[in-house]
Amino acid sequence: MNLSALSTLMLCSHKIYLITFFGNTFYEYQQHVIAASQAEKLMWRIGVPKVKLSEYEMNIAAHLVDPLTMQITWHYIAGLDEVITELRDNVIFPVQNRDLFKGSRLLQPPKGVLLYGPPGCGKTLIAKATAKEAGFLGDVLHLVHKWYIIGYITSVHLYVLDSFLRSRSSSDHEATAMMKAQFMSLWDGLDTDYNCQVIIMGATNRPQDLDSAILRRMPTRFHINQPNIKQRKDILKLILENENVECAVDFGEIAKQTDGFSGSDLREMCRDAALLCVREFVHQESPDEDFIRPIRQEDLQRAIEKMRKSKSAGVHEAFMHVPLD
Ligand SMILES: Nc1ncnc2c1ncn2[C@@H]1O[C@H](COP(=O)(O)OP(=O)(O)OP(=O)(O)O)[C@@H](O)[C@H]1O
Repeated sequence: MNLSALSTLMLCSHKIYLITFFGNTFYEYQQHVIAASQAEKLMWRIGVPKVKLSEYEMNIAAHLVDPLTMQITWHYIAGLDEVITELRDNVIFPVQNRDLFKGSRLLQPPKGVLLYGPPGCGKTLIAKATAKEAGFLGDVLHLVHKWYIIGYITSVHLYVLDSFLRSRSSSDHEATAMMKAQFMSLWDGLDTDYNCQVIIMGATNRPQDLDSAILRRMPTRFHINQPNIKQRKDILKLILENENVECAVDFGEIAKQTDGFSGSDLREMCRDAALLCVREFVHQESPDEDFIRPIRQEDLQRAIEKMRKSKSAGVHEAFMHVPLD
């Protein structure tokens, strides 16, 4: 067995032990081997085999997501129909029908799209579904802000974005300031032709921290806010769509009681309610039930209480929902 196979195997079965035992150097070596193999597979899939990538390009390529393997579609998203329609009309349609807009500079797809709003409300889902529908290759770089550089990529220079896209200040390191300037000029010069269409899609909880020059380059913006009562009802229905739920469950009532919950809170709350049924099944005194019972209204209500307690204990961050503009 060669070292790369060995290291992958150990990573699956004893990840934490391995890191402790061999220390950083071996761990870094492992990451390198995994990144190289992922990058190689992806380059094959997108039809650019046998390209020699630098170490840096390899790390980037290892994070690229092939749209064919992406699972997320619009069906995974509830309550955001208006945003989805706008995205389809303004971003995806022009990309997929470039012939229609050949003569017009005005009607080209935007080079930058910004999704902003509190955490757990669907920004990542939207970015992934956009990439999937448009057939884009997506790259996800994360930290405070997430950046999805999506494009039919043949060759693109990618920069690790994040902190250097925050507002510029006199305390910026000279190298950071230069990178910002270079990044923006590359962005302005991004060529869009039939083989290479690049759109930079950003997702952030803190739009107020972004450099104004970056904001200007992302004129197409979508505020993804906390869901309102109707949106919560739609999200609940979607989350519980394929679960065993009692017919008497009143989704409208649950939506009413979950004011302030994000989509991610709702998902966690529903999971908790489902787990209550499992626990009851596992711990039944005389094991005469053969099936896990359906989720009832009371289960959801207990899960809501639990989620409220964890939220008020500060487990969930409070975020500003300040519209940009
Ligand atoms: N509108 C929605 N419809 C369906 N599920 C949702 C929705 N919003 C959030 N969720 C659920 O919450 C999870 C987290 O959503 P997502 O990662 O898109 O949030 P986000 O806005 O990108 O958050 P963050 O800013 O923290 O990265 C999703 O995987 C999904 O389960």
